[in-house]
Amino acid sequence: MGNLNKEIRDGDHPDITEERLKSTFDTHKMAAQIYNSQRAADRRNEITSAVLKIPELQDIKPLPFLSREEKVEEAARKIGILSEHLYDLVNVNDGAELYHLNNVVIGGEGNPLALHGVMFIPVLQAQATDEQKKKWLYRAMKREIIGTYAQTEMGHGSNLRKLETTATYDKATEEFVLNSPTTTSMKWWPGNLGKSTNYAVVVATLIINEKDYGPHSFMVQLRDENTHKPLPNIEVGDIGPKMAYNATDNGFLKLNHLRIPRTNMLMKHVKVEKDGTYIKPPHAKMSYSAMVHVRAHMNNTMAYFLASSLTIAVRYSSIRRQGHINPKEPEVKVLEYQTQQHRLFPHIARAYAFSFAGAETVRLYEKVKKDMESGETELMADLHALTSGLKSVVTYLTMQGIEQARQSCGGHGYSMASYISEIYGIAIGGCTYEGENMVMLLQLARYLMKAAKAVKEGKKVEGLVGYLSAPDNRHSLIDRTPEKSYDTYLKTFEHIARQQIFRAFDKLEKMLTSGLPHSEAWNKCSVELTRASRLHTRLFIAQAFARRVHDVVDFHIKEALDDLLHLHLNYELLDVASYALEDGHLCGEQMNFIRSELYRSLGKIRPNAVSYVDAWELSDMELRSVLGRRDGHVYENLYKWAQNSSLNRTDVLPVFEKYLKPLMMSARKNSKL
Ligand SMILES: CCCCC/C=C\C/C=C\C/C=C\C=C\C(=O)SCCNC(=O)CCNC(=O)[C@H](O)C(C)(C)COP(=O)(O)OP(=O)(O)OC[C@H]1O[C@@H](n2cnc3c(N)ncnc32)[C@H](O)[C@@H]1OP(=O)(O)O
Ligand SMILES: Cc1cc2nc3c(=O)[nH]c(=O)nc-3n(C[C@H](O)[C@H](O)[C@H](O)COP(=O)(O)OP(=O)(O)OC[C@H]3O[C@@H](n4cnc5c(N)ncnc54)[C@H](O)[C@@H]3O)c2cc1C
Repeated sequence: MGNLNKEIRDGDHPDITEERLKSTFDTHKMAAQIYNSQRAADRRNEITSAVLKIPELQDIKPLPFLSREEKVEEAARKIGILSEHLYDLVNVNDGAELYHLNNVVIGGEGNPLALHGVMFIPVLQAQATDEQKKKWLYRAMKREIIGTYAQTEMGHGSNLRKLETTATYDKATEEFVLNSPTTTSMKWWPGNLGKSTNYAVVVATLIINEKDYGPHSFMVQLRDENTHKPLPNIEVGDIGPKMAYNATDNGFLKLNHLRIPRTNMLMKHVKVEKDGTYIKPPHAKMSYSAMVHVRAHMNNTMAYFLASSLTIAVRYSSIRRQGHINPKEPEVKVLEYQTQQHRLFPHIARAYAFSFAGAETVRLYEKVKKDMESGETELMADLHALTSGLKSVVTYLTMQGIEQARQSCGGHGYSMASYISEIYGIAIGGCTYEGENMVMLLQLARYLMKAAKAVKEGKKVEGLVGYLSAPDNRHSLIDRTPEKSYDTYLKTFEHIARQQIFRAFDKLEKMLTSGLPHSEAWNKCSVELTRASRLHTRLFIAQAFARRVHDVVDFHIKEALDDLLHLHLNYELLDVASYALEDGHLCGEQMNFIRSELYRSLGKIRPNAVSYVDAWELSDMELRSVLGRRDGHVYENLYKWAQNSSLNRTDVLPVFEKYLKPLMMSARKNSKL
């Protein structure tokens, strides 16, 4: 049968092997839960093994030692080699396999095809007519052309209706004239726009006969397909270094009265006829599909970033010994400290929770995508609400978790050798891209307020907001019933979300009744509204976690997930408990119970801690972390890693002769005077 933890190897650090031997579950079976099937988990490992056999696909040196230009070049070099091996390595129609291949070979810092795969192809799939697909999509899929999604401008990202780039229809020539009239109208941020791409779907405000029809998508060729030089009337370049994600050339784009054929507007759902007649889409926001696509998948990417940093931190904490719990015994692994466990374990539970919530979201997304193909749009609002809330909550909590992982590694966590700071920099971009978090929470709040209104009017609401119509207990039953089901916790989360949604609703209604215009009242209630959105979303995450545990058949996996869920529910509830204490739904005695359950959970998780992170099956190649090495041999490799520093090429740097020596000489001379 072998070891339950599949990462055990001879020669590993004994402290980490000791952890793995304690595993109560098969880590590869757990991977099947995380990646949604045993087959998907197997494929990940097969892909990793195949990549390890191709020497040209290995990092030329640790990425933190590369300059920005070298990072861009290195990612492009690997993309080139990958194209030769692509069909042998992965099923190119499987997004999860492609994503994994990218993570192993290139990592999260980006590559020239990042936006091509994440947004350019999806936007063409969703919004191009069959004829347009023949012209661009199939070439894009074969990588004959490389594209991006150019929407955000220097002056506007959140408020799409105020995009300044115009696409004015010229009936006489049957062309659109694309123009960036001001500095602020320049496209600013689109990934890979700077240097890599030769095409872009540009989002611009459509003008026909001087009437503004709002944002629409247009295919624009940016560069010559052979020379890669920008075409006439186009200024394009890189926006400069960022906090992280620096292998990607996020770019700017200025369009100077550029003429494109009418047929370059993506017209699957919306049309502009030759004579300028505008034909509306079945749903006004269908053109936002590429954003929804990314938002729907972001839970899983965030879960992955969070799990990566926790894998690093937990493995390191199992070999790092410092201080004593019992002064008579040797120094302990820092993982023994309750503070360290409290710092890390709840985030492990969140990574699992985000992955499970992510799987449900992707399922809904796939359904809505299919519906949209036939013009059916009924579930679009539900999906928009769900993805808006999740994108905001999950990115924010991921940011918190990664930072805790970094701090839990002490000084070495701050070194790029941990790689956590890079993961952090990449992940927190998610709080901003695909809709700034507050803006998206307020989108969900619109949906919640509509549901609250319906309930107040005596109507029954269903689906994601069904709990607003369901009966509520005045007092939480946590610790009040002999039965230990998670339902009592979930009902308490429901109560908290419901109370906050109605609190925000009542406040808004009061202001509206007092005569305040809707937009002003909305702004004055917006902090309460975002709180409602967060609580609703955190309820969904907890429910998704419970649903998954409920469905698991394997006894040991179920038991291990059950322990994580128990920790999750107690930790999350403590985090939001003030809402339930305010109205007496929870009392002090119940808070004590929840706290003691949380501490008990930490102890229960402790023996499996390394196995919970190992179950993500993140190879050394993809983690790129000295602290997170699978074998636990951190210290000697930290020393080796530092040898890569270019500052170590010579014993004495030129700055010594140039600046330090004169400084010290002059100081010595002065002290002799
Ligand atoms: C596949 C793997 C992915 C992994 C990713 C991993 C790594 C990625 C790495 C790097 C990043 C990559 C890419 C990043 C790309 C970008 O950032 S692209 C730019 C993204 N920009 C935004 O997200 C802008 C945010 N703003 C908006 O979306 C809109 O402006 C906003 C929705 C805020 C408002 O739109 P507007 O047209 O002004 O709406 P109204 O106020 O008129 O009406 C709102 C009503 O419309 C409904 N609605 C809005 N959007 C949708 C939608 N998508 N679907 C359905 N319905 C929608 C909304 O609910 C309102 O309805 P009610 O009136 O309340 O009924
Ligand atoms: C790493 C990265 C990659 C990106 N990639 C792309 C890409 O490929 N293509 C692309 O087109 N764009 C891309 N973007 C741009 C990104 O989508 C936008 O930056 C994002 O949508 C936020 O818009 P903004 O910059 O206008 O923020 P702003 O809206 O200016 O936000 C500033 C502040 O104003 C607040 N605010 C704004 N509006 C409201 C409101 N109505 N109510 C309350 N508060 C409000 C926000 O909450 C925030 O606190 C990328 C950005 C990053 C960081």
